[in-house]
Amino acid sequence: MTDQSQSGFEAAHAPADHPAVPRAKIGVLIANLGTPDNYDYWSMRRYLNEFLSDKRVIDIPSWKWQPLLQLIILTKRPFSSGAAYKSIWNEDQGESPLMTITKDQTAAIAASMKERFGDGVLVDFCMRYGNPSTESKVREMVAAGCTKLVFFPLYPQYAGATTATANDEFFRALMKEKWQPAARTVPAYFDNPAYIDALAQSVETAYAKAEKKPELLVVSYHGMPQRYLMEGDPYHCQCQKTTRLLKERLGWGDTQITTTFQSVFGREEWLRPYTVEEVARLAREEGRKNIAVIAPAFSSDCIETLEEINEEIRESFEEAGGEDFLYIPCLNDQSAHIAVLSQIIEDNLKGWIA
Ligand SMILES: C=CC1=C(C)c2cc3[nH]c(cc4nc(cc5[nH]c(cc1n2)c(C)c5CCC(=O)O)C(CCC(=O)O)=C4C)c(C)c3C=C
Ligand SMILES: [Fe+2]
Ligand SMILES: [Fe+2]
Repeated sequence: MTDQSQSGFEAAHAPADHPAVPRAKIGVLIANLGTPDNYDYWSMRRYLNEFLSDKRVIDIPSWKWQPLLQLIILTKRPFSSGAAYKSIWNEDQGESPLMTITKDQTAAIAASMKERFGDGVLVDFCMRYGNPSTESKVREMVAAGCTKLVFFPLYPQYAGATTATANDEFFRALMKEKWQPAARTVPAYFDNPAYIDALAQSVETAYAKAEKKPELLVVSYHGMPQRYLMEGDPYHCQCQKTTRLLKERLGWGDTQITTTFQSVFGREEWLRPYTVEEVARLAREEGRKNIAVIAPAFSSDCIETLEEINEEIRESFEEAGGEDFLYIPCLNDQSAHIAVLSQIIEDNLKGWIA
């Protein structure tokens, strides 16, 4: 149970005008990337502006980058990205799939934490860009009495452009708190055997259901500029290791699985091979007719999987002569995934709760 003496507040000894002190709790704040509020031009522009102005994402000096971003990219990209979001939008709930799935994951993790620890642990989510903001959720948790916070960026592989910038925003939010809670951040979990096992199970299930067994599994990760790797970002290595562990868990050889990188943005050289080119090459040069694609860097399906992989990359394969393209969904709120994430949280609560 949580330590109730943490606050030092003793109601029986407090003067009548003492501000109310809520019962001490522990907060678990799950963080995802963020997503636009809608797919119209201004919603898209606001979201992309915040995202692409982040120096952890685009590290070009502002004097060079901002004129290009404001005058060229943000006049065009909100239209093309908005159309892509429209094609996958969850119209029933009026939000993007990333938002719906993050809410579902949070609700499932909250239920699992309640089973393990009762009411002493609050679980919620925030976004790095857009809504709900990290600052607003840290404020809410502190106001609800959280004297200890576990912050969990939902990225299996560490990248400066994802994990580190989420943590930066969390620390900035903590800077604004009068009574700052104790804080922990959860590290990347790409080599957690239960995560690898959940990925492997999703491959096995998809293969068992497929009409024709795929000849090759393409493991497609979100890309980043190659320069970031040369400057010390471990993302590329953690992606390569994820594929190796998955291959070993499946008991496969090198000919059954391959690693690629998607979502190239801008003119710089990104991590290679590019998924969109590689699937076309596989069909055209190797005569592959039948492939599966999985995207382990995404903890939930989003524009990059539902639109880019399952529409653009599928088309690239089919136009090059490929026939069967099986997209294997992200782990989303599957029970094996929720069990992995809940166990990671429990491990990061050690010493704070019994
Ligand atoms: C999974 C890890 C991710 C890394 C690494 C990453 C790096 C990165 N991304 C961009 C530019 C864009 N990414 C966009 C969407 C997007 N990116 C991730 C994850 C990673 N990005 C997710 C989960 C999403 C989807 C959000 C959603 O709402 O579904 C976009 C916006 C979409 C678009 O206009 O195409 C851009 C732009 C860069 C430059 C970068 C590396 C430095
Ligand atoms: Fe991205
Ligand atoms: Fe993309």
